[in-house]
Amino acid sequence: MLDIKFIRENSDIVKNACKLKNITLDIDQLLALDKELVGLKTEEQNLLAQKNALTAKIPKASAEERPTLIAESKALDEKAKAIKPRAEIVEAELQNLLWITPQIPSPKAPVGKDDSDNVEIKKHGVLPKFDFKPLDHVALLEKNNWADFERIAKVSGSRSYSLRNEMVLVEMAMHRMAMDKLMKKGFNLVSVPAFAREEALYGTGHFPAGRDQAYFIPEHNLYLAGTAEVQINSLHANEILKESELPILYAGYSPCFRSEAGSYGRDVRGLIRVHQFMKVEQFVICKNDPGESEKWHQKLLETSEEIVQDLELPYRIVECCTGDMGTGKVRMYDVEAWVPSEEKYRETHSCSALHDWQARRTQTRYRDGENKVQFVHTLNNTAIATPRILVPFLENHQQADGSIKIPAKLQPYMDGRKFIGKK
Ligand SMILES: Nc1ncnc2c1ncn2[C@@H]1O[C@H](COS(=O)(=O)NC(=O)[C@@H](N)CO)[C@@H](O)[C@H]1O
Repeated sequence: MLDIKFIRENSDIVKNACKLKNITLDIDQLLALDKELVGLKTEEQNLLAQKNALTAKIPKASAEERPTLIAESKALDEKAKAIKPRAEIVEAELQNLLWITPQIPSPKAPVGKDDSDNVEIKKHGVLPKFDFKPLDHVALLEKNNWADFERIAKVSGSRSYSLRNEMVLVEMAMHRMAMDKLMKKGFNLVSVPAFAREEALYGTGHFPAGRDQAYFIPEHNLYLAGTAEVQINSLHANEILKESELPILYAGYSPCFRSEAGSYGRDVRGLIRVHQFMKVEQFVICKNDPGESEKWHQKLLETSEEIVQDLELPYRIVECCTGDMGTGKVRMYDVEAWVPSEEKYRETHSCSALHDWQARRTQTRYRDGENKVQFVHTLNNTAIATPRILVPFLENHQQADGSIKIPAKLQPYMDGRKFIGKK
């Protein structure tokens, strides 16, 4: 969310942000609602002031003046009350537009319409050369009895999977490796429930636009969050922190649920795009300072690079263009790992800086050195998300016999195993 004063004073900048992010939003209509609401509230306050001035006279008034004063102040009170219904409607309409008003993208972000306009800024690692016919990840899973799709689909529906045997151990090993790394970097490890209230989904900006991505449990009025970013971003909602408490670093661990509405037919085979997955999430709450946000944005990205390098996966980093980064972002990078069977890089990590756009939605603030209350800045990035990353992992590390070579940094988390699978 943006500060309404900022929108009033910079409507052209906000209109341009809508254009850059392909967001259909009539800023003139938003400002007209704002103007009407200010007018209604001012009128209400004037009427109440007049009423209070009259009622203040009643105790000293004579017996014959008193009835008139009481009648007039009552009339003023009625007129003030009559403004409320219209004011509430206007306020609700204004709030609905504020929820979808985009954060201003960084001038350093590439301008573009969708992910095809994202800009590759770095490549790392040597693409694998196989002296045998390589298999794709589904074939490798089936050859080693490391996953089931058919049976579990009968139980759990589409886009479901069941990891088996060593693949379950690999998934847990990756999470533990990521958690150890983040704890060493001073992140507080938090496991969070998948359940989240509607406010928390508004808090990150997943609602209102992405409501169809979330599973809803009506009788409990709870949603299943698609990322621990949702739960963590609202941990300090409505609080005023001390500057000395910042930055707050969280490594969130949770199951993630996504309906993938709108992805019909995409990545329907295997582990790339499923309804439930596990993720270790990096989340930073820092002071309201662009330089501080920039510093943490780079740190979060570096950490995800370290993890992908520890897994010895060739990868690239792209900077997301304005049309791909999403409503709340100032700047965003994706880490994409090489998938040999597709001969292309696929997103495994997504690293975002949002400045105070989320903090205004959750009212997460802090008192700065000059005793001024400010909104915090928030940032988030994936540390590891499985099962998607198992796809490049299996395909890049496969051996001719269908076994998988375990990268050195992961071996300690796999009881020292150097290989798993067919021998
Ligand atoms: N439907 C899905 N199935 C499997 N993995 C997914 C799915 N959706 C997202 N992911 C994984 O989760 C990562 C983060 O998802 S994200 O929506 O891009 N970004 C976030 O959730 C942020 N909170 C940063 O983690 C993705 O890069 C991808 O690796």
